Formats: sequence, C-alpha cells, structure tokens
Amino acid sequence: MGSEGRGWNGAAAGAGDGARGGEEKPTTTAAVAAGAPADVPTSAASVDITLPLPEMTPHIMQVPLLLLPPVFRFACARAGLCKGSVKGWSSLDSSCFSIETVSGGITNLLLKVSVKEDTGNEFSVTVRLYGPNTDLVIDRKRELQAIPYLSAAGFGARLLGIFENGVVQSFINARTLSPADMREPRIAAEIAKELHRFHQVDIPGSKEPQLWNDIFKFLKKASALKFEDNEKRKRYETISFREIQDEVKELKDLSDLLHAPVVFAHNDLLSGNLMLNDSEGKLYFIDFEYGSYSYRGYDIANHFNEYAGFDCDYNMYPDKDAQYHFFRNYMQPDRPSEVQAQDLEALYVETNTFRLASHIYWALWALIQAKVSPIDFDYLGYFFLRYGEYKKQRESCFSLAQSSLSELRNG
Ligand SMILES: Nc1ncnc2c1ncn2[C@@H]1O[C@H](COP(=O)(O)OP(=O)(O)OP(=O)(O)O)[C@@H](O)[C@H]1O
Repeated sequence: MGSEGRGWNGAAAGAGDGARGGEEKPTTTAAVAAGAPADVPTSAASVDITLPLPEMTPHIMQVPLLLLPPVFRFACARAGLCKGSVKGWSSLDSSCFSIETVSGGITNLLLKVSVKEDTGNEFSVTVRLYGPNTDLVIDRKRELQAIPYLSAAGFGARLLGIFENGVVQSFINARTLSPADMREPRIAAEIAKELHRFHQVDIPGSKEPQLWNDIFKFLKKASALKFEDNEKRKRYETISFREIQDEVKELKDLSDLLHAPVVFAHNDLLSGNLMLNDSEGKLYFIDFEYGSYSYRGYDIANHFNEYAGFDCDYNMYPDKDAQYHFFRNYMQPDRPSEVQAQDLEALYVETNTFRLASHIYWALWALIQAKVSPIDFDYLGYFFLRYGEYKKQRESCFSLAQSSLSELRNG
C-alpha cells in the first residue's frame, strides 16, 4: 500500500523496504532528529486519529508492516516462529491481522494489532496513536530519550518502532490495576519497591528537575487561553492567574528549602499506568509520557493523590500509617522495618509538600486540555476540582513543612 488514501500521510522512511522482506536499516526521520534512539526503526508515516476505527484499520496495519523487520524479529522470538527469517511474515496478507482498541485513554488511542500465522500461532503488538495537540503538554523528545533506558532496566513495554504520530510497542500480558488494588497494602509495598528501582535509573542528559519549569510553562499557556464557548469563557474568567502565580512561587520557595533528592520520576503513577501479571507476580509501570527528572517526594505524592481514583475522592489520600508503610518499602525494599524514624519523617514532610505541587500541575494541565483536547470531558471542572483541593490542603501542608524546617533550624 502506498501513501495515498485518507488517514495516511507520508510513507515509510527506509522501513518500507522491510515491508517487502528486506533487512535494511531504516533511515533517519524527524522522530530520530527529535531524540529517538538510533537503533529503533522509524517511519515518517502518520495515521489520522480522527478516523473511525474501520476506516483507520488498513492504515494502522501498515504501521507494523512498515516497521516490519524488528517488530517481526521480536514477535518471532517471543512466539518461537520462523527461526529468524523475515520472509514468512511479510507474505502474510491483511486477513491475518486483527485489530482492537485497548484504550481510548485521556490522551492517546491504543490499539492491539495481532497477527495469526497459518500454524495458528498468534502474537500481538500495541500501536499507540498520539492524541491531537498532546505535544502541548507532553515533551515527546524527552519521552523517547528515556524509554530505551527504562526499557533496559526492565520497565514498561518494549519500544519496537516509531512513526510520525505514534509508537509500536510490545503487548504486555497483565491486568491493569484498579485504584482499590493500588491501595491494598501488599500491592502498595510492591509499587514502592518498584518505584525505588525506577528512581535509580540513570537517564543521560540534564539532571535538572523539571517540575517548576513545567508548571511555569503550563501557567503561561493556561493564562493566555481564549474560549469561544460562552459558558466556558465565563468559567475561565473567574480564575485569578495572579493568585495562582503567587501560590506557585511561594510553594516553590518553600519546597526548595527541603533540598529534596532529585530522581528520574514517572510523574503519572495512576492505577491505569500500573499492570500486574498475577501468575508471574510481575508488576509493570507503563506510560512514561510525563517522565522527567523531578523530586522523589513529588512522584510519591502524585501517586498518593491518585488514590482518589475515578471518583476523584481525595479523602482516599493515604493516612500517615499507610504512607509510612509505602515509605519503608520504598526506602529499604529488603529491610523495610529497619528504616530510621527521622528518614520516614523527612520523606513524609517532603511528600506532603509536593502533594500541593501535584494538584497545581494537573489543574493547569486540565486548563490547557479544556482548550485543545477533542475529548468530551469537563476539563474546566477538573481544574476547579484540583485547584480547590490545593486550597483545601494548603494550610496544613505549608505548616507541616514550615514547622519541620524550623525544628531543623533550632537543632
Ligand atoms: N503495552 C501494553 N500492553 C498491553 N496493554 C497496555 C499497554 N500499554 C497500555 N495498555 C493498556 O492501555 C491502557 C491505557 O494506556 P496508557 O495509559 O498508556 O494510555 P494513555 O492514552 O496515555 O491513557 P491516559 O492518558 O488515560 O493515561 C492502560 O491502562 C493499560 O490497560
């Protein structure tokens, strides 16, 4: 198939040779120039995410075909097929493929593409299509730079190929956790241990924490929006960006005094980004779109805020005992009971200061989404919910940090 047709813009860059059964290494495309790892095949093709699935299907199937050699080799290795030859798979026709939606997501469209050989063997990959305008809140270059290192450390799905507006990844055989699972002490301990490991991954490049840069960038964008819809405009005009700016500055100054350790943080550890294979006891962190160097306490606080679940019930935020249970397993995965009291207290203060930053971050994110996202969701309402929660928690979180700092000063 060529580059013509609705929903299909552009052609493979080199990887097209793979679709004809060749072994040539794909050439560099914009994705590589934007920071993709050099050994991952790329294609300049893009798929129109706005098409209904039946119309999109033929275009989607082209993506794994264009990126065929590595996807194929990976799939063969997993399924024990074809003994390393690419000829077998390239001769399959489209009737051997099936496609289903895994998730509409808030941000992306995730599809499972499966291929069945004559032998009956089947294997699957995922094709993730980036949602329109998501580059306004997601730094794709940062994400693509981090994935190979996270993948090498055993995190997430394997990156098999990159095309203009999405990626092909391995399919993970595991169930997605629910918010209730995530709060369960045994699973919470596993998440804490895995987060300890995640925070030790070294991603080359700048180690500067990005949290406040990102928040200030969001603030700038969020304060300059124009809504055509009357109702939305009225709600938007009630927001005081001067007030938010003052809050952000004050919170940043306070958190700077804590000298919190900086790590490569996931930054979006909600239940939907945690998968568990119960029989193997393997926990997966997925979706590194928001990953960056940041404060460890921020990553933990952001995860705790997600205990609120789909009902956004922030009363589900863990109490001190549940937080300590998590901290113990995070700080000393092998000997959780041996963590020192002062280390627990320090992480408690750190986490519950950054708890506020997480509310501000997602509140501002939601404002931008309210303008640019095609998804029918009350993002403005979500802004008010998160900013309201910030205000509700502000006093107790500020005084916790301030009294801890004054205790430190007074020895
Ligand atoms: N590689 C994978 N293999 C199997 N299932 C996956 C894989 N990646 C994601 N999923 C499933 O798809 C769901 C959505 O994935 P993901 O969170 O990456 O998408 P998203 O569009 O970023 O969603 P959101 O914006 O809501 O976070 C996950 O909760 C998980 O159930």
